[in-house]
Amino acid sequence: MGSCQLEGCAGAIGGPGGLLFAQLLNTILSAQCALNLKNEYPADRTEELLGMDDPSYDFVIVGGGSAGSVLASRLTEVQRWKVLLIEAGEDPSALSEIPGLLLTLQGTEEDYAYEVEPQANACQGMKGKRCRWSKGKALGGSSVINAMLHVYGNDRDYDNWAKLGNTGWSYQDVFPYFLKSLNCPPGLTGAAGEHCRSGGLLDIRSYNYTESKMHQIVLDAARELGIPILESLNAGKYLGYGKAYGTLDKGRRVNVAKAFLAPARDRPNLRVVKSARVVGIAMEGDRASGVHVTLRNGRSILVKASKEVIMSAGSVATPQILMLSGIGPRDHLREMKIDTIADLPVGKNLQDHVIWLGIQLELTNHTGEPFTQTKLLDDAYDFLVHRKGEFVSTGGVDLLGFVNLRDPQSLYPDLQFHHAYFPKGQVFKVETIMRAFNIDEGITAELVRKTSQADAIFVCSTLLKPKSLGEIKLRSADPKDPVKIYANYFTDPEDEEVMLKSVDFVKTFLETKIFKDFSIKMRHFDIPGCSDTVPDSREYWKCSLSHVAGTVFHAVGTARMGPKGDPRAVVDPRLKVHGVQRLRVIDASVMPVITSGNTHAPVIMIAEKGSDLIKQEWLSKDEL
Ligand SMILES: Cc1cc2nc3c(=O)[nH]c(=O)nc-3n(C[C@H](O)[C@H](O)[C@H](O)COP(=O)(O)OP(=O)(O)OC[C@H]3O[C@@H](n4cnc5c(N)ncnc54)[C@H](O)[C@@H]3O)c2cc1C
Repeated sequence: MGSCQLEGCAGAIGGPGGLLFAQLLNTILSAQCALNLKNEYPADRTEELLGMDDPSYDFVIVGGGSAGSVLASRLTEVQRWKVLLIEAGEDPSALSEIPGLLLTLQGTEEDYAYEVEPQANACQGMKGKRCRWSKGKALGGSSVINAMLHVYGNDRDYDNWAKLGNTGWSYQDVFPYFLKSLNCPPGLTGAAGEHCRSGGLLDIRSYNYTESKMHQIVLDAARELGIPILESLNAGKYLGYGKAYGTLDKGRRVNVAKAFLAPARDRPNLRVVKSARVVGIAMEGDRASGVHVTLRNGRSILVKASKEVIMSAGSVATPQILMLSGIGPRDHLREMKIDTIADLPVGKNLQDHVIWLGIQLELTNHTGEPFTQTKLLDDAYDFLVHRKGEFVSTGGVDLLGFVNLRDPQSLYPDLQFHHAYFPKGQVFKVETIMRAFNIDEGITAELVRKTSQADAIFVCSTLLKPKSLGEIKLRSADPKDPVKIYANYFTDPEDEEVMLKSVDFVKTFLETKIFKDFSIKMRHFDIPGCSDTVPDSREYWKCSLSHVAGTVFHAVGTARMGPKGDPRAVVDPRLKVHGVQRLRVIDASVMPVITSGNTHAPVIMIAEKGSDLIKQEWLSKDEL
């Protein structure tokens, strides 16, 4: 393009025509610049912090992710409370604004890209035979890189939390906190009934998916099979197929920092430091009195918290910081040469949803326009200038199915299906998803080859209630050392069996009229490590599962909530660390049992409720 402006370019156009084309280029460039929202987020206060002799705040929040952003916003509603939010990342990038490019964010500086410890029966088709766990490193945390799906889970999930002794966490108790954040458009509040509302800080919208007829074909097939089609996946019926809503608006991602911190940016009682890493909690006896922080210039400081330290660094970093500070399993801390302050099962109870990319369908009839490079550029233009088209969507992930294959009588799901559509020739998209899941070169090459032959739908089965538990351990007492993540996928054989059932379930779709009309069939692809198995045999599917199943990025539970006396619990139902004063954990780590759906909405709910718990306690103390 630039070369057209060079002297001597034969095609250079002058006069009004030239002006028009120059204007077009300018429009595209300014549309791209407008994606950058840096000035909308709270400013970085590192310098101010460095200038203070003895920095002290009422509350210090560690981690400005999905939970931390909500907390900082809600706690600074109390004008007399001074709050410091410490975030290891920077403001979200312009790239993160584009829903359709979400999978290109993995492995960038906005992703911690943790490598999970090797495991013999899982992640065998990943580079280095290791699953990679993405986690957002930015103001807004994982909400900056996630797929934006907004799913509550079901009433039984929370009623079960309450049954485990977590008073105040039944569905009835938590439901108002799901609603509190939401700003749904009028049509959606209608469809979802009382399960969505307008007026909150977090925009929830339809994904406005335009790429293919995939949604319609799959939904029609489900209908033919007698599977309920749900208007809303958050509305009281939890088995069926439907389209989810997402945290996006006007064609752009709504990350939690944009939703909750941007409106609070000018509050005089909110201070945010970025590119700052908390390396430990300062303890005075059994009381948390502040945090040790390494700032962007490498300088280490102590920041005091007169009321509370709140850990919101997510399900991997929160247990790491707790253990580095002497709060964790005594044996493990001894091994790491760390003195134990509170002997608690930190890092245990790790739960994740495992997703399987092995079940794929092939469409011999094209369902959309054939894919060309020009279409990709048209899509980019449509997005930049009109904020519409394929880049506004996420390739179909909003099409969800919730089923129970173990117990057909149950009202609750044990599997969730995510879908992704790949038009013939759309190599970029296949390569991107393979990179995002860390799939190795051999499998990627095979799927690229397949993509050049026909359209495809990935029907990605996701295990909702894993029985296998993982664990997070320290690698060393050095905060810079990444933790060891033992995902332990499929260590309970029942998890594998449930996943395998999804093959036969997906095959029932092949018998529907709509699938036959589109000549849809199962697509076999060769997995180098499974070459000694017969296609479509149980051995092949088991092998596929051990190669191309991995995280859907929902790790939770590493600082489990439970009542006093529960040997598995790290925090109590008010989210306070057992046996430690003035320290709470408020993030995905506290879930006692993983929810039956994507975990983002539940984390926001936990932070909304957590803020109220803090307000209830400290506002009454303040009044004394
Ligand atoms: C790629 C991806 C896709 C996903 N897709 C979906 C989806 O579509 N729908 C859904 O419901 N869920 C999804 N999830 C899960 C969901 O986003 C998470 O469950 C949720 O965001 C977790 O929130 P959190 O507050 O616990 O942690 P995070 O949002 O991860 O926040 C933790 C924050 O702490 C900061 N931090 C960490 N260590 C330190 C330190 N030492 N000092 C200071 N700050 C620190 C981090 O930089 C980060 O900002 C996805 C997650 C990922 C990664």
